[in-house]
Amino acid sequence: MITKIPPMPQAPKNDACKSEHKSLVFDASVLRHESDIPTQFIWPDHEKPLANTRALDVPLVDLGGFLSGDPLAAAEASRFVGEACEKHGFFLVVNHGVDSGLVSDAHRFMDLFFELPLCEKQKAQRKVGEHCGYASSFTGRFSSKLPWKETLSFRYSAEESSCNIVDEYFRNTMGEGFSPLGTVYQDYCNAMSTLSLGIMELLGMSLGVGRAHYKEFFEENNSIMRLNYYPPCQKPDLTLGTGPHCDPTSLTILHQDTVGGLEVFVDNEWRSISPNLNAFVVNIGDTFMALSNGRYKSCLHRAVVNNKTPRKSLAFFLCPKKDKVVSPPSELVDTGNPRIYPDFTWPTLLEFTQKHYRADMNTLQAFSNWLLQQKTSEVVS
Ligand SMILES: C=C1C[C@]23C[C@@]1(O)CC[C@H]2[C@]1(C)CCC[C@@](C)(C(=O)O)[C@H]1[C@@H]3C(=O)O
Ligand SMILES: O=C(O)CCC(=O)C(=O)O
Ligand SMILES: [Fe+2]
Repeated sequence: MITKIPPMPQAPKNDACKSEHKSLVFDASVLRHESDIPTQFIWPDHEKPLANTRALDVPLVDLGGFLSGDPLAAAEASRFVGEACEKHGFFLVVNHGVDSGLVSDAHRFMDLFFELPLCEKQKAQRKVGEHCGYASSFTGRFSSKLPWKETLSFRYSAEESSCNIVDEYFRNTMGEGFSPLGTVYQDYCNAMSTLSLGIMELLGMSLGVGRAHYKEFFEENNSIMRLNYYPPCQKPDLTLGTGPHCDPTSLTILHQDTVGGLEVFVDNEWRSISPNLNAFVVNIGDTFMALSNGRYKSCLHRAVVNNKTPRKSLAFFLCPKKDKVVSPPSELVDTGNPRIYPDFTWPTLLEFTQKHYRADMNTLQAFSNWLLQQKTSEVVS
């Protein structure tokens, strides 16, 4: 945790917009022009981005046939998805059934939000220990390797009783004027939830546990939607937009704009994923890795920044309803394949990443060790 941060560039004077803690703020409107990068944003040499990262040629999974009910197309898509998840844990989908107008509205409204003055965005300020709200980098949360990004995260629920949760979030935190954003992001999350249930069917088929198993598990998901906004950085070779990590969540559906910046670690090398507006990038997260008893890999990835253009991405993090026990189906456990991770519920892992451990590439192992340690100390005392 940060105890004291050296002064950073200050926000421009604006009478309508007085900040209480000027010296601690990541104000993108100022920092995007700064060549003297505050040390907290400089990553160690072994993690710095590399020049000339090679693009990975990723085949696209066409979901059209599967979504229209063709069993042969479903079998083919599930085989393809299974191979990718055993190898590195990510793939791209096209013909996914999500309206392109909705995706472009979701990007357009991100510009509206992130181009607001800092004090306006801070109406949704994320508090330490919480996972939702607006964060301008993580200056109050971490003391080094700070990400060069702003984020707005909010909860989504597929339960009928919470069918307006996103809409209400925008109106309640930002005011009635933000209701068009609430409507678009509510619709976007509904579309992501539907798409992720389809992908859960393919994952269940590919693992031989049946089409319904994971779909039913996530039917009432309580997920997280995150808008990532990466301002330009004058020294992009020293910084990272998002550091190397595996998502602690179950499945991530990401849409990146045309700028580029997403990288995945495949065959011991960082490879860039070229933007494709028609595709969603899907990756397995730690919680699904546990649900598959380690068969499917939680994908290691990061995001780099550039010195010219702001970059945006929309990330939907599928998470189980809070009381669901994360445990692999019996078909995936036998003497040759013993349990790798203990049972847990998603809120415990979420709390671990918000209060005890900064999510990275080892989160699931660190969490497992921590859980087992907690259990041992319960028995001893
Ligand atoms: C549960 C979560 C923690 C993070 C957001 C998320 O909803 C899913 C991914 C996690 C994260 C993106 C992994 C990289 C590090 C992190 C701190 C970040 O850079 O944003 C992570 C998120 C977090 O806020 O802890
Ligand atoms: O912006 C990106 O491309 C990746 C973001 C990411 O990995 C995340 O938000 O977890
Ligand atoms: Fe991620």
